[in-house]
Amino acid sequence: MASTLFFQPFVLSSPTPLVSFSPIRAILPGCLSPRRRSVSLSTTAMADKPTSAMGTKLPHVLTVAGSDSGGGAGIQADIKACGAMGVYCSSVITAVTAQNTVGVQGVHPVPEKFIEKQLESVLSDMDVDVVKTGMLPSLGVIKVLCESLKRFPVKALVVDPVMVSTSGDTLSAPSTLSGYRDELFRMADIVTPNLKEASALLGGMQLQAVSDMSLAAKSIHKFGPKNVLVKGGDLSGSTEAVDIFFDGETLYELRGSRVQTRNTHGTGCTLASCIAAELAKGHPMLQAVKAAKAFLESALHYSKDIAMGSGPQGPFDHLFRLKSSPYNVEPRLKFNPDDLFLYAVTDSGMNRKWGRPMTDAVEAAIKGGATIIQLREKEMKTQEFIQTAKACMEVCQPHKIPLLINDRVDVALACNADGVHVGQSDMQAHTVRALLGPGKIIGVSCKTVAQAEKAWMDGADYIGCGGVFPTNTKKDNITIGLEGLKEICLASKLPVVAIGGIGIGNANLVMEIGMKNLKGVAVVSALFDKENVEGEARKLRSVLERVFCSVS
Ligand SMILES: Cc1ncc(COP(=O)(O)OP(=O)(O)O)c(N)n1
Ligand SMILES: Cc1nc(C(=O)O)sc1CCOP(=O)(O)O
Ligand SMILES: [Mg+2]
Repeated sequence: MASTLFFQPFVLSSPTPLVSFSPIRAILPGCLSPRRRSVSLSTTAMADKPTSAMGTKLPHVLTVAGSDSGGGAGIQADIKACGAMGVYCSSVITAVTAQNTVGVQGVHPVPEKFIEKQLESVLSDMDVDVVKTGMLPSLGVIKVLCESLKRFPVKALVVDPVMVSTSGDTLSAPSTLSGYRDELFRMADIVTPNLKEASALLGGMQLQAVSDMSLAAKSIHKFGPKNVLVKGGDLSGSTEAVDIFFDGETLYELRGSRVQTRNTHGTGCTLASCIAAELAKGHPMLQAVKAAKAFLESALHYSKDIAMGSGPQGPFDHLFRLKSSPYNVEPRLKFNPDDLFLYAVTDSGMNRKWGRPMTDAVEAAIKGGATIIQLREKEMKTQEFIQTAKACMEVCQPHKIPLLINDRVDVALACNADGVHVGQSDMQAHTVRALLGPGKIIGVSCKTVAQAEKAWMDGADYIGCGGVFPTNTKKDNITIGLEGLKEICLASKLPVVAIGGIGIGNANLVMEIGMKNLKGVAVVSALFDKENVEGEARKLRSVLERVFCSVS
């Protein structure tokens, strides 16, 4: 139930004179610390460590927001979210609120002069990369913030236009609307309104469908921010969590699974803070938004059964990664694109023909130099598939070779495989991601640029691209040729593995198309329809290494 909150003045007992500060930083260009291109095929990810002459530089987000006594939202959520993303977080407190799982019982605004003083203290001294805003209770606070940002520019500004809490309580004066629209948004790299906030910003526009959200994103973009994310968490009747991202040119529908839980207090603050944290690390905007959504989805999954408080909305656990759970794996840590180099896809029919068990065939492929294994079984019954997959996991693990399961997410879960490969008629990658969590590898088969774009949006780790040449292994497969492969590699933001009719005789032609993100070849018959799997793998690997050394 909405309530009118009492705004109590915050008394400064002994005002100290402001020390005078001078601006010390110029705007830095958005930077991405590139991962070193590794020639080794190790599965361990290397973390870059930026250093300055003074020592190690920590990515740093400053949150300008209100305190939530319940600890689920506001400053408390922001600090926990940034910490979970591995980023330092300082804080300027704009108001102290009394709240819990029932709602907001009181708001105690901090005087504007003291907000200015906090801003000056942090921004003048502490190398802030990104400022993220939450509750800005008055127009005066917005003006103070804009002035401070002009004096102390930062790399990026993330504005979460918090106006009403999820319990329905007002957290900012109506006059802040004009402050957002006319002043703060112009300085923002991204603004992240939910449906109610987007509607308020647009004079009460009705937002009932994804198409309305797209219109709203475009209209809000006209107020001046570089990017807009309209969050559809409150969209009624939707089984998915759909957000609309607009960068001024392209509209993106970002879909995730809707986690059924009451523990959603602080989701908006957390999402904006995670975006800010990813930007502070140097990641590009859309990638930052996607990483933030993936983190939030995992945190909600992990926390869905937590019981705290008697009200309708509980907090969730930002620090789930510190605990033991399928969601606690650092996203992408397990996946190294170099593992796609020699990708062996099994076929038990071929193994039967040559009279060997699957585990022997997998072991031989690995000994010959395969860098990743996919179990592709179209006929096997579920129980036999799980048993085979468990046995193959035991073969792969000592060699640190990832094992993926083709098509069957249930089998992958049952044997705790390293990931899943899905095609265009299989389960969609964003659903697979929701089921497997962020730490597993997901590959998607793509024959078009549009499919490659969707795979990336859906949170896949790589794409399989083919058939490069005609194949007898997959019935009625469409051949895209080397030209088709090149076109998709050029468009794909994900690493690519080529597949279809590839073997010792033509693998060089594939790798020589010279695309940086083409990481290797996937083969079935070139290994498994042969008597000596290990010998064939060794020969194919040496062809690949020869091309790799000549192009890099
Ligand atoms: C690495 C890799 N790329 C493509 C495929 C094909 O997957 P899909 O289109 O789903 O077809 P099936 O393999 O399921 O018949 C793949 N398996 N692996
Ligand atoms: C499983 C599969 N997927 C393909 C695709 O084009 O997506 S081609 C293919 C079969 C690849 O087998 P071989 O190496 O024996 O040609
Ligand atoms: Mg498939």
